[in-house]
Amino acid sequence: MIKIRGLTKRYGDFDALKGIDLDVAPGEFLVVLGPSGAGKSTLLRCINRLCEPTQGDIHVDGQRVTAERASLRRARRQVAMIFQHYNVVPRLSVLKNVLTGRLGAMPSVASWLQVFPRRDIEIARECLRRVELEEKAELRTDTLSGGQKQRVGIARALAQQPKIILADEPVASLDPKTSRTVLQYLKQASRELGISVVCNLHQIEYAREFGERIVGVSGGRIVFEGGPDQLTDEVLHRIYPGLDEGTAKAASPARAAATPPRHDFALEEA
Ligand SMILES: Nc1ncnc2c1ncn2[C@@H]1O[C@H](COP(=O)(O)OP(=O)(O)OP(=O)(O)O)[C@@H](O)[C@H]1O
Repeated sequence: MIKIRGLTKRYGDFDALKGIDLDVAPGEFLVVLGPSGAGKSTLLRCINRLCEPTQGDIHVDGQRVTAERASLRRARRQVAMIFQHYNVVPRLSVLKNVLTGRLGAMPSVASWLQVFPRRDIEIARECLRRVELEEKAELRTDTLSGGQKQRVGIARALAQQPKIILADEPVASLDPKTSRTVLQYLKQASRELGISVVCNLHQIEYAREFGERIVGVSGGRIVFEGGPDQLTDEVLHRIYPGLDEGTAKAASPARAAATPPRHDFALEEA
């Protein structure tokens, strides 16, 4: 579904991404794990060209994504995004926020006038049902909690009927219980609808719990690729250079449940 080859992103003389090769399968839930500044957001933003790669090729659903208008339009229809700070419009209703996910599929006149065809409203309501917020459809979005706003963010992404969802630290602003609920909604939708998800996370525990495959990024390179059960102490040290022994042990599978975290990027506070 996504094929990335030799992706490099340079800011001035700083290489944020250094030759990334990565494949994402249809329907796969891939977690990208790594410390702050590793290049996770840059990687996601290069996939839908919010950020222009310096070098390398990205294919989405078999088509090369380029800066050319038609290519960008096609890619952006297929790729939806979920943001850390939700990016909802506070004064709009929940339903209207979800309907903005339909704008790319609508004729321009209808989208300028914000006149939504009945079919689009049905799609938006169905997406709200998936995140169990249908009864909040008519409320202003600023009356919702953080977790509910992120569920609106998920519904809006689903309303786009994408093949891929890129989620950039979607639970970084939420408490642990809400984070798990939000990730469960996202994973369930991915599974039921066959949508590939690339989800940037800071928390090792969530990566292990939700990732079907995990990619560890450090210093702009992929330093690990494997299943959640392969996330050993040695691998954690590779992803988080300088990680202290106690935290690595706390995050290792056998001890994760029993040992409290010491870094916010390592484990949630229970
Ligand atoms: N527009 C920019 N101009 C210059 N440097 C940038 C720009 N955007 C990102 N960077 C740098 O590129 C590197 C990677 O940033 P990126 O945001 O991708 O990291 P990240 O892994 O997502 O970090 P975090 O988890 O803190 O969001 C960082 O060193 C960052 O300072």
